[in-house]
Amino acid sequence: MSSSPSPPLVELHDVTKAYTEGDAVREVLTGATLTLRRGEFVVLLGRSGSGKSTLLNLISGIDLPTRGSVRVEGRELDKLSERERTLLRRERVGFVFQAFNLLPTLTVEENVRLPLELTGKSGAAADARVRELLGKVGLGSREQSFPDRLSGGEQQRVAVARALAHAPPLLLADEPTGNLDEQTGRQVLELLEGLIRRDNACAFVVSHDPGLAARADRAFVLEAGRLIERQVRT
Ligand SMILES: Nc1ncnc2c1ncn2[C@@H]1O[C@H](COP(=O)(O)OP(=O)(O)OP(=O)(O)O)[C@@H](O)[C@H]1O
Repeated sequence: MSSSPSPPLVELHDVTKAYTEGDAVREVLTGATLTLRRGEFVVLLGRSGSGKSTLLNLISGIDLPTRGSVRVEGRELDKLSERERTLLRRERVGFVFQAFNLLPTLTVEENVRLPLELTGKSGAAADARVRELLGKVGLGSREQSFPDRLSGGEQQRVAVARALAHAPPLLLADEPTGNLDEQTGRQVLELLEGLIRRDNACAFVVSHDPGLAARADRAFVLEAGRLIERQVRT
């Protein structure tokens, strides 16, 4: 018996997102089409206000499109209940934000463990995963520290470990190096890239840095509401 090929990780088809303010309707995204597959490191560029966060919110099901369809692993988000979308996001997506967003009252180790707890994973395998990831991001000796004792780069490395703790196939990062100096930012991105490649996951990374596109498998830019693919390698 032959099994059918698995669907792409993410498929956006002709997606438009409009916001209404008073009488005015403004289209932030127009006809966006995009396919993401496991194993890819994909960068999204665009000026401030071009709709990058809006696109991430649509991919993760935090928001729904005005027109068009968004599918994650073949499931159309519009057809799911809010509860189903929350569960899908929790289990299949990891997030890294510009502002780190670590929980200040939890230790480094507890922060990284959180996505495992939220998806019902505990015991020796969960312990090993947390330890392994903290080792990989170079913070094995800081397990019991609280986030405010860490540098910005260290906090972002914890955030990367946390985002990947439950081994999500999709990692969404919204300007993950925006608060870091250039060298630290590059280290965090290299780490992130190495980890997603090892897990055969996909990273979709929002950035203001056109230099990052050169490292990516594919790059897109948002311009005047249009999502345009850019050539990254000759
Ligand atoms: N809930 C909302 N209601 C109305 N307008 C919105 C809403 N969310 C976003 N916008 C508008 O949509 C446009 C795109 O916003 P978005 O946050 O997606 O841009 P961005 O590219 O992520 O910007 P930045 O790089 O500054 O974070 C902006 O003009 C913003 O004001």
